[in-house]
Amino acid sequence: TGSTRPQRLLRAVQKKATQGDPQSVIATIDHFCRHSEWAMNVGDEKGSILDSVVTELNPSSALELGTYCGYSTVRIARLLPPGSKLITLEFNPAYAAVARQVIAWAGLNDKVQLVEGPSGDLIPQMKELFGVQTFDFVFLDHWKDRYLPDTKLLEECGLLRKGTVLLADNVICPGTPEYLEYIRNSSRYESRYFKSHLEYTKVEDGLEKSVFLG
Ligand SMILES: Nc1ncnc2c1ncn2CCOCCNC(=O)c1cc(-c2ccc(F)cc2)cc(O)c1O
Ligand SMILES: [Mg+2]
Repeated sequence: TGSTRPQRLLRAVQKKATQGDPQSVIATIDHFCRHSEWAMNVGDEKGSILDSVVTELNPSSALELGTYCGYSTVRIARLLPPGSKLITLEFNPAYAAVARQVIAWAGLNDKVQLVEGPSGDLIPQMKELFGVQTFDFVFLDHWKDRYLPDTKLLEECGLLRKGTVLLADNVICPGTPEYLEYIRNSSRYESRYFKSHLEYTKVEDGLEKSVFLG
């Protein structure tokens, strides 16, 4: 029973990145994915767009759907102001175990709450379990066919407010056609597409930024 790719990614972080230094954790993962093994992190190119959206918004409460190894969790949490909180949901326990250690290595435990389970079950429990009122920012990066149902669920559970920003990864590759169709044609959202590339490749991909109008 050999190691898994997430475990090898974590070993690279613990070997090469400086503890408590999120930037070195990000750089180590990007180097590993470019030069050793591709992995489905948002990556450096789309990651820079993510950074600019988060920096501009300066969110107090943020939600990430799909943690994987915690790369985008670290990218987001490192930019959050003191006292703010990022809740990240991961379905796969093996991914969650690696992500917890990546987040800890970056020194971001006090800003991040990683919750294991399917987003469809956890979203309706956000208010009662985590004392969340509404989210300022949501990063969608989980199963692509869950983007639309989970967005509708966030609306129905009153977790979005006027001005909440949704940022969706992979709207071209692997693609989220139903989500794009809905969000671009809904009068309740103002959307914009940021053209980029699939992480660590030349394949087209992009991020869709949508502001909830209430
Ligand atoms: N309901 C839930 N609640 C919580 N967590 C959940 C959940 N459901 C799943 N999870 C966690 C697992 O989700 C991972 C989803 N991400 C991807 O699948 C993904 C794939 C590619 C990719 C792969 C191969 C190619 F050739 C080209 C592109 C690139 C990306 O950037 C990706 O993000
Ligand atoms: Mg992705």
